[in-house]
Amino acid sequence: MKGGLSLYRDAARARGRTIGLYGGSFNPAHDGHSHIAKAALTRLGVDEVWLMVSPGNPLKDAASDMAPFPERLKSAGRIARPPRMRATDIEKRLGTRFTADTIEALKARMPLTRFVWLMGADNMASFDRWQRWTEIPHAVTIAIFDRPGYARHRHGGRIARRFGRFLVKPQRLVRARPPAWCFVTLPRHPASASAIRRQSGPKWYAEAL
Ligand SMILES: Nc1ncnc2c1ncn2[C@@H]1O[C@H](COP(=O)(O)OP(=O)(O)OP(=O)(O)O)[C@@H](O)[C@H]1O
Ligand SMILES: O=C(O)c1ccc[n+]([C@@H]2O[C@H](COP(=O)([O-])O)[C@@H](O)[C@H]2O)c1
Repeated sequence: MKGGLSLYRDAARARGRTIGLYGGSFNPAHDGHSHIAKAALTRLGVDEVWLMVSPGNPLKDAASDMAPFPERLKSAGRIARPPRMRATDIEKRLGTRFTADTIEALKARMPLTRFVWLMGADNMASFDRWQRWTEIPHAVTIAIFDRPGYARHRHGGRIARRFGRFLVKPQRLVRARPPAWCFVTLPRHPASASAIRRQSGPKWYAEAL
């Protein structure tokens, strides 16, 4: 089984807890990610946030400016604030790339853990292009965080239309059962990885601390 031993340790650690699963490319990680991870801890009340570095976003071109996985994992590690916020390569160890598969695999291996999927409002806009997207809200609760340029998606997008009746207040999400989702309104953070790459170039990691 892929990543057996470490997964066993992760499962023991997460047992009985609510984990905010914050999937991302982290190419690189930035203050906008910290802002969302902290809000998940304080506004939603999850026990931990896992900055889950994607082996490769299925919607982002593998041949483009995606930095190597170890550099992105290191970058996420630099913004993580343990013990309640940590960077993880668990998706790579599971051998999954599509979120629906990852969540299925995590739930199977960690049946005593609750997972809340965390994402920015930009991903709300493209969520209906994710593989098996309609199954994801039935598998985990979802928190969507406001992001500059995407506030209008609070009331739009296919996820909002299809799952509108399952919208709850952020403070109710961790106790809700799927399907349930919330939109977290918070001061919007302007950081974006593409802006950093535009400034530092695709080899941003060459200058990292
Ligand atoms: N400033 C931000 N405010 C809210 N959500 C954010 C912000 N930055 C990133 N996110 C969210 O964090 C997750 C991971 O994002 P990602 O690592 O792709 O960073 P990004 O800045 O969106 O990257 P890129 O600009 O390359 O698309 C996604 O769900 C994204 O919506
Ligand atoms: O499952 C999919 O089809 C899918 C499509 C696009 C993005 N995702 C996931 O969404 C998360 C955020 O991706 P990104 O690149 O916007 O940081 C990351 O965990 C990706 O694996 C998942």
